[in-house]
Amino acid sequence: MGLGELRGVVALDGPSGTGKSSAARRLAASLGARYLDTGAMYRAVTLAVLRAGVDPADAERVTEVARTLRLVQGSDPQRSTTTLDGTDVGTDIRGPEVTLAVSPVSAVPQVRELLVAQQRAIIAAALEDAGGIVVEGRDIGTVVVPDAELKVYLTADAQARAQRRTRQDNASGRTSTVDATLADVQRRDAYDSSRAVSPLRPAEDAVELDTTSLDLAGVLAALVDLVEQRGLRVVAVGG
Ligand SMILES: Nc1ncnc2c1ncn2[C@@H]1O[C@H](COP(=O)(O)OP(=O)(O)OP(=O)(O)O)[C@@H](O)[C@H]1O
Ligand SMILES: Nc1ccn([C@H]2C[C@H](O)[C@@H](COP(=O)(O)O)O2)c(=O)n1
Repeated sequence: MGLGELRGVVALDGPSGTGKSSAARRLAASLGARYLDTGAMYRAVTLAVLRAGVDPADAERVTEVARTLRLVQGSDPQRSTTTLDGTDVGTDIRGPEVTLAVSPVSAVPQVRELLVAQQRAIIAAALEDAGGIVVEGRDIGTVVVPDAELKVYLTADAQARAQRRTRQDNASGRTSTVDATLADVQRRDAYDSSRAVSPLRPAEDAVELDTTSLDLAGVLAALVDLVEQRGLRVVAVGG
């Protein structure tokens, strides 16, 4: 028997490297739902800013870039795509230059306003088409979908997160050390948690899930349990 289908919105928030993307994509795929990676959208704006030669700290010019670009974020969990003006940028947005500059860009209120509106439109279309969507980011439960049917805030020790991210970087040909990655993870956590607009924090009604000692299968099982407890899983007759 399959796992059935998701009805409604699951919001997954948390710091970098806690496993949001991996868990969200798997949960969506296993429940026939859509998947939205909102971090990819902030990364895409950052890439456009860097390509335009704009200083990521110059909020006015960053906003101009964000207003003029054509960003399309897909919602297929099997193949999450990000395009800028029709060109796939899925690999470029994961590079170290973007990772370094994404925090100041994502702290610009006008950028957040534009992207949150686009995210809500994608979510509404997904609910219409598929009935359910798993959305991951930093402010999904607090700002983007405050009435999400299930909100989960993922956490994990900074050291474990840095080890995971270093393994991932090295496997994809980017040489990095755990110490350097730990410093980057901590820098981004501090920036994302302390910004004035939509800081990273758990929603009051979020369930916290510590993934430090769980493997990905364990995280997925815990999420499926929560979906089930909330009655968000619909099993087709005879399925
Ligand atoms: N529970 C886990 N056990 C082991 N490895 C994990 C676990 N969760 C995630 N990973 C690995 O850690 C790396 C980072 O995971 P992922 O990209 O899903 O995190 P994230 O929270 O989305 O990070 P970011 O916010 O920076 O995009 C990936 O290589 C992933 O395979
Ligand atoms: N909803 C979101 C999603 C992401 N961001 C910012 C903060 C992150 O440092 C950056 C990149 O996200 P990642 O790909 O690492 O998940 O984007 C945000 O502010 N709000």
